[in-house]
Amino acid sequence: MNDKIIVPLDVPTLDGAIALLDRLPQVSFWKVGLELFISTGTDILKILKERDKRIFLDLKLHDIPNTVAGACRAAAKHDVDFLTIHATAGRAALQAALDGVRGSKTQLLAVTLLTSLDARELAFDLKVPLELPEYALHMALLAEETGIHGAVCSPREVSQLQRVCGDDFTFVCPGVRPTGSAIGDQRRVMTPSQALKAGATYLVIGRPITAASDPIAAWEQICQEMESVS
Ligand SMILES: O=C(O)c1cc(=O)[nH]c(=O)n1[C@@H]1O[C@H](COP(=O)(O)O)[C@@H](O)[C@H]1O
Repeated sequence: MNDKIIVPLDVPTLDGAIALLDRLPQVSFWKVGLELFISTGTDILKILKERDKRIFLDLKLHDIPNTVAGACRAAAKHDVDFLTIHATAGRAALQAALDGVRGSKTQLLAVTLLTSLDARELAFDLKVPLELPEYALHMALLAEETGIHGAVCSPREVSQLQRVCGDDFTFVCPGVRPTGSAIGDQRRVMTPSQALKAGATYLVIGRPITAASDPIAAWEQICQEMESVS
């Protein structure tokens, strides 16, 4: 069983999510994101618990400290393993988020820079004057300094981030595409084995598995490719 792959339940209905769980019993770690959570609420969290699955609740919080703390407290009550907050919420919000999950098993992950963005957008649309890898590193360090447990980053930046943030920091990498699969809206991608070699602790792999004509075969092929790394 490959416990390094987190598969997102990026579907709009509970039935659709359950169909994926039934189809891929090998998957031990699932991500619940905005589409499913906004559409169906917390029911999916109970279902995942009943099936003994690990849960990444990907709400990408980005708000003032007081609001973030309350949201984190509420999420931590569901006993989720990971919860996301944007690093750009700032130091005080990151600290408030930590206060919110204190005493629970929930670990916070700070999103450094969405994997759908590229260097041109960072410079020209977001007007960030730093080079992209330097900006991602800065965001990861801000999170690490405040005591956040890990970061969400592109596999393209993970080796540099890991060198600086150290081994105790968890690195969750979306933007993973097996050779030949459609890149879609992702911009900074690597293959599963490249991402693992670069230092990712976990890989988030969605459409290459969930949108495949045969999701089980797609999962098995990815697992096989990753075995070559260890
Ligand atoms: O926080 C995330 O999980 C996330 C951060 C990021 O920078 N990029 C990113 O793609 N994600 C999530 O990772 C998943 C990637 O899905 P696929 O592109 O289908 O593999 C989606 O559920 C995204 O919401």
